Amino acid sequence: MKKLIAGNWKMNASLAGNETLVNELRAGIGAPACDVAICVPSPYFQQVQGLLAGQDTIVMGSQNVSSHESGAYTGDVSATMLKEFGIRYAIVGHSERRLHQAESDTHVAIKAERALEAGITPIVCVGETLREREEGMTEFIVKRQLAAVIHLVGHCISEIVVAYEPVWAIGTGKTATPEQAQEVHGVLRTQLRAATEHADKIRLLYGGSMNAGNAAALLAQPDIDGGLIGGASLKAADFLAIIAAAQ
Ligand SMILES: O=C[C@H](O)COP(=O)(O)O
Repeated sequence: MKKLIAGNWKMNASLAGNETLVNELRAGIGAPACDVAICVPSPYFQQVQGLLAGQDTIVMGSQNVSSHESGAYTGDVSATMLKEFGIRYAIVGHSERRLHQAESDTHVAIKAERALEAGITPIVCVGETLREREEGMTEFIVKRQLAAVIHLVGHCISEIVVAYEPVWAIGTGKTATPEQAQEVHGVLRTQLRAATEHADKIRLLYGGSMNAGNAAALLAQPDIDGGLIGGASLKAADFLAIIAAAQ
């Protein structure tokens, strides 16, 4: 299947920096073999939508979506609002939000459902902490996190993207080995096969210190269908090198 390389800028952006980065990406991207998305902070949706105008090679995603549809939810941004700015993907359940905003598996699943209802593809993040890995809990944790989404969205599960992001590998420079990542991706694929006959079409991304040097080996694994890239998505040359590795 066509791989997906998605950049997650996290809380790193500025009007001037975005313009430079997007223009450099546009100039260097050519005709990639994979799909490409950049998930930007919401205040910059309109700016980045304008910077991406006139091409459809790079699409825009959000880093979150409200679990509510509309109304008195101060600070929330709804899926229908995202849609108005051309958002195609919404990251849900990133470990940084599970940790800092105490998002539960159920909360994450509702967010995935809201995105799907609006025609936005949720990128559902799952992953274990270092302690959970050391305690042999990895499989239990990722399956529990994904099960909540499968349970809520039912047959629409075939429309999601899953990102396996071991928490201990995020922003640390400690990448999971291709074998470690594949092992967990295999577990997730098996779980999805039990839920839908379309499991082999669901893209399973790896995220966690993926960079220009390790991307090719990770992306060569049979169940790694792309990457969710943090730090390396902030420099055009690095992000473009990962995109080039996704053949
Ligand atoms: O969403 C992206 C992941 O958290 C990975 O971040 P990183 O590439 O900086 O480790």
